[in-house]
Amino acid sequence: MKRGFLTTAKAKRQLSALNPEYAEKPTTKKSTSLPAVSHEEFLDRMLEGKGITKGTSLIPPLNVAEANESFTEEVKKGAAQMMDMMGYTDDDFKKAYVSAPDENDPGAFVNTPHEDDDLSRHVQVPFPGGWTQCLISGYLDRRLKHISGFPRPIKERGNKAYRISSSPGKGLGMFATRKIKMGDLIVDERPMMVVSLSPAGLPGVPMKEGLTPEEKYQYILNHSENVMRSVFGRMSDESKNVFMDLCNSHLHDGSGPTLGVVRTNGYGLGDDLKDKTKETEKLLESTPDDFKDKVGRYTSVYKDLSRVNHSCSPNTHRKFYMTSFSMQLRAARDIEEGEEIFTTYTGILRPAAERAEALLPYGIKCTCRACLDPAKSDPIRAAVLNRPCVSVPMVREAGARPDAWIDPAVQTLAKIQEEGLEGSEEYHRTLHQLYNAYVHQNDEKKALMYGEKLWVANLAAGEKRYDAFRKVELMKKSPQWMIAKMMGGLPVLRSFT
Ligand SMILES: C[S@@+](CC[C@H](N)C(=O)[O-])C[C@H]1O[C@@H](n2cnc3c(N)ncnc32)[C@H](O)[C@@H]1O
Repeated sequence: MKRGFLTTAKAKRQLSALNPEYAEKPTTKKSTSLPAVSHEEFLDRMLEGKGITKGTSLIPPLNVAEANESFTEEVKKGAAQMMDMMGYTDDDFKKAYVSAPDENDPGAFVNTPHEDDDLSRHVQVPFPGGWTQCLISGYLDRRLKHISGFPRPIKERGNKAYRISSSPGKGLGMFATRKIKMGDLIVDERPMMVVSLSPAGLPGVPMKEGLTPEEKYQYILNHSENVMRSVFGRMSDESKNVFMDLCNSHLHDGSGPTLGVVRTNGYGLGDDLKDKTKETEKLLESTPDDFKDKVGRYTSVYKDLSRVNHSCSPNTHRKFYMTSFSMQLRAARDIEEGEEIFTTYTGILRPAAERAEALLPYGIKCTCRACLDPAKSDPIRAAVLNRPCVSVPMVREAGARPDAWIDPAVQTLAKIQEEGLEGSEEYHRTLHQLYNAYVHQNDEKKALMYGEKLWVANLAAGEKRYDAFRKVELMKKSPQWMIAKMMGGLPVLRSFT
């Protein structure tokens, strides 16, 4: 494949629809999950000026670069004395970082390349009532087989919370049949099909010489259709009917009927399922830059989840779990009975014009509030994306509230809620920032208020949850709380991202 071809604007537009999630990567910020540290380690980090929690940077309390060893020793000694006085132990630190059990932990897997690790292996993942038909690499096949009890049971809901019915102007859609609270599971579903996201990752595209870019594009589409067809052919008759009944917004662009359904309905799978083989490395070398993020990745098609329409202010999060081989959809905020349930097909913090471009291949001309009034919405979304970190001031302004330095984070949260961006990562990150900042402020009430929200927001987004978010006795054993207590109001230059 020639490098220039896939980088044309048209090809980019068309191929990015294989999965919009990977067409755009919103700025990735550091994870805010808390590491387990001992108080020794904690103090060492503090003195080195390194972060205590990922995402919480610690600016040296004084100019540590210039601080001499005796200063370091003095602080350590003082801190140890203070900890003794307060009755803090290593055990307290460990307890402060107890997290909710992770039933989705797939366990460690060391990838040793195998001779027979091909890129395209037909695999059926069986589950009660059917199979997922997959075309995956030998590596991923081994990765899945390595998971104990694979596939682990999905979370069944006795009382179904949704129906699929008509959504004016959007075809079918998913609607809440009762009130759904933020964090609640709406559906946990296994895909009908899992296939490679990368056009170059499709097995052996023997490109003919002398074709025009358009002919090459059509050639790849035909080839992809044949590959998808080979996976489709392995489905039960019932699944074939359900699959072919799904929406197809690629009827007139040269995609075949099977590829069209995959391109319209496929949800990209996360980093867990990314191939890490020698073959993928080789493929990366020959793939144009714009498509490198698709190499080794997969897309998945569902009976019900593929009926969820797009919104630029979605009310859900979706996350694929390798252990159960299923995708969970959870409420990102409270959803009322009868309300439509939305996901997003593109980065919701991008400007309206970019979102419109990404939605074109779906035939979507979005008419949401944000798309209709970008002059108002774009600056809010940009401010959320580039939200500030908050720093403890060295000198407090006369008359200022002690927690005035946290206001920028409170304002970001207000913007997120006003614009309906609870489905973005910035929501739980901002809550984490606020939780950390108020813990540092030794403000028990506000820290717990944000901690409780963070607990639920992390549940919704499938992020790790720590007991210290909602248990005051554990929160008070955290390094942030302790350091603020230790410094007793003295200026400690710390910033929270
Ligand atoms: C994955 S399907 C979603 C379910 C689909 N509505 C159906 O009837 O099966 C994606 C297609 O739904 C339609 N769609 C989704 N979100 C939309 C929106 N916000 N506005 C208009 N059409 C939308 C488009 O036709 C798009 O290609």
